[in-house]
Amino acid sequence: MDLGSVHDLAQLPTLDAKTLLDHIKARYHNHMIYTYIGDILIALNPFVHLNIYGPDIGARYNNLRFKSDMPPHLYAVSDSAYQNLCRTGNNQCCVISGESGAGKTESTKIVVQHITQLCKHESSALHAKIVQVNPLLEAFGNAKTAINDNSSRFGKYIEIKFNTEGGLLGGKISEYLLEKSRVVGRGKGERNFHIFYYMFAGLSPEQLKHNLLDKPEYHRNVGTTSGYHEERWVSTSGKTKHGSHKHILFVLSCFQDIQGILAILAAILHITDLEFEYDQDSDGVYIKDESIMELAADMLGLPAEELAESLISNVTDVRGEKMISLKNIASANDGRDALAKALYARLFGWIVRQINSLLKGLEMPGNCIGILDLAGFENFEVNGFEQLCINAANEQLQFYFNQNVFAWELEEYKREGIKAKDVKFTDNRSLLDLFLKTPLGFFSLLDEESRFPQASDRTLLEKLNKNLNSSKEFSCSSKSSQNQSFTINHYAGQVVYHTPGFLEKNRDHLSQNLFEVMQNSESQFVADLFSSPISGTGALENKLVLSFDVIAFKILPLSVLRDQREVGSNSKLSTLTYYTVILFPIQNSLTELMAKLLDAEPHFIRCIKPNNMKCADLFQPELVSKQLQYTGVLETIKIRRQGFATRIPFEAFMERYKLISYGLTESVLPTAKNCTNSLKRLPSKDWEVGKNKVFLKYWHAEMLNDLIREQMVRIVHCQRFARGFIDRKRVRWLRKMSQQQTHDLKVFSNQLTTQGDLTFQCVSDQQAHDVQRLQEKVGSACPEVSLIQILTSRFAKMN
Ligand SMILES: Nc1ncnc2c1ncn2[C@@H]1O[C@H](COP(=O)(O)OP(=O)(O)OP(=O)(O)O)[C@@H](O)[C@H]1O
Repeated sequence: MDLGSVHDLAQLPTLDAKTLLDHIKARYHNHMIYTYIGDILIALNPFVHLNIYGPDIGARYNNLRFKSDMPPHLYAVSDSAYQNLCRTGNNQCCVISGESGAGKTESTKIVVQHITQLCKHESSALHAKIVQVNPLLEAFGNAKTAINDNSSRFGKYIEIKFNTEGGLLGGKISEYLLEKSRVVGRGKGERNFHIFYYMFAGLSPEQLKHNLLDKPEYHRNVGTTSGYHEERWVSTSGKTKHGSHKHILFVLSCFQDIQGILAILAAILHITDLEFEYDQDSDGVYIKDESIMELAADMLGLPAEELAESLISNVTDVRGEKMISLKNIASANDGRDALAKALYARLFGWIVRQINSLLKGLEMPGNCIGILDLAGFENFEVNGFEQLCINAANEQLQFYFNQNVFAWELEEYKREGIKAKDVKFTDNRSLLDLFLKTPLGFFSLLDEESRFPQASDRTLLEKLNKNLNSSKEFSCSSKSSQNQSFTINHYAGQVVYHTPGFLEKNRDHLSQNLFEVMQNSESQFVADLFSSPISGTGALENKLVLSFDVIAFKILPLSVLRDQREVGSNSKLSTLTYYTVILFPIQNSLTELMAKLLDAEPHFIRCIKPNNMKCADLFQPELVSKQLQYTGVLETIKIRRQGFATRIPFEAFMERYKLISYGLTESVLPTAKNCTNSLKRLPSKDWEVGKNKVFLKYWHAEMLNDLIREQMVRIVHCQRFARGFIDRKRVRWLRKMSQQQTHDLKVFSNQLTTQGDLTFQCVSDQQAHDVQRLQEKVGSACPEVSLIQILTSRFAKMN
């Protein structure tokens, strides 16, 4: 077998890590970046545009009979999801995973585009909108990191809704875990969110002036100190992508409030430029450059003194009385950063909300195809709270994959009495426990420590070390006070996290007085943003005027209760998120996301990065091998060969496939015996029938669908034959009738000749009477009365 010629690695005759790698490498160098492992698609990032996309190629994958009819592709996965949705009426989800830079976001775009093509029965503005909103989301949610120039700094779940005929109804985007801390600082060589640079590159000098902005280098968070030189991004992003900046700004202007958006973005830059100095007189702090603060206040529609007050002092409510205390430099910096982060997060939430109202479409019952694109696993030189959140989310996703592909499958075999070899896989449940267990999991401990005003990152590390050091996945590298770090052995590798900043980022709350100042802004846009509650997952909800206390302390527990109820009502969900006390957006987000995924049939796409240099045609075997190993590719091949990817209850099987062995109207009981009768028609016999379900290999679904198609063709053929038979019978009768008529006419004509001679000879009453009788006689034999009438009238004329 030629290296790389096999499209489905589950069909390889020899199975070991080296053979696997050799095949993937050979395929990659032949520009075959997609490969199947049974029903799972492996996608290698080509880092170059390949000529394998576009509507024409997409059309060749539409309504595929067998996946093997075409080379592996993302299009085949989206087609399979769409076909499944139309056939079964069940929700579908495409789960796209892989480490940062592996190609998840690009794959997501390709899948979304193809799905909108698949259902494009008539041209609809909605199709275009679903595809077009993506650059806007990327402008606000993506940024350059050390690994990826266009890294998603948030997770998104795109739901595309269809009616029962497969027609497009609408779309919805859910956002998770936006890395809002990026607006106040980031690692070496990294950038702020793209939108800030687009603003400088796309706005005219007058527009910049209107927003009180000058040159990017004057701003701490986009200028030279943010890790790159201005010239570089103006020359690369500014010139090559200038068109796209204009496009983004144009799309934004469709929201009618572009000035409101620009004002908030400008205000964030001004706020993060603020610096505080110690004030000996008051033992508090003062703002170093008041003019910057005035610019920010102006942009936000606030009185400058009020903003200044709330930035340098705290107001607390003690038994109904307001107590004012002065901040120190650290707490003033924290408050400033919290304000900038809150502004950006709420603006991002608002953009997503606007996009959703744009995509809402028709409010009709229907089913969804969801596409999940979370920020991928990260391991930088310095890893902080953001990497921990992203990696914990990826840990949850890996667990979901393991549960789907291995654990639930093996459990079910046992329950149903199916003989299948036990496949060993690397279970990351203990890591999920480490993060999410209560009360002694990582996030619970972090939550607890965040509540103590005197706690510090050092006390947090002590707490973590004391409670988690029994776990083999956790270790505290050093007890020295210099080294504030700990290590976690993730499924995808060991990551060292540095604790400085953990507590503050986790607390992440805006002080009451800053919050109230924002709510009372003269800018309706700003006031509205701060009057909308934040959901348990951290997303901006629809506007509802509530006080700070209600938002912070009442809404969250309610959403917690809802989540707990959902957890209780879904046994699968409870095995994935069996941690009941949920307080933080990350846990809420994961719970909500898992609930969505569990409500759908999954299609897995595993993205793999071939090299760390972002180069085309460069395959680094160790890097790929590591990814194949930690994603469990070898084990997946084994279980796909030995196991049964599709498990259908008897009722559903009979409902779907009854036609194969029974008639359309025949009532058939959903028993093991009746299901077996239908399955016997399959060309391959490696299926199993359990106590309540049939167990099929992934290729059986295609075979069954093929049998159904054949049966349908037969039915149509029979119908055509029956219709032909009836039509032929009718034609024969008509022909016979016509022959009879011709004969009668002939007789009539002969008689007419005789009668005509008679008529000419003697025209008497008696003879006329004879003609009349003749007419009557012929008329009853021949329906062609009109002919008789003509003859009669001619006859009469002759008389
Ligand atoms: N199918 C593809 N064709 C061409 N280039 C691609 C493809 N997939 C990915 N790339 C290139 O790789 C880069 C990184 O891909 P992408 O942003 O999709 O990674 P990601 O897995 O979403 O990363 P992150 O988790 O950081 O968001 C893209 O900007 C693009 O240059």
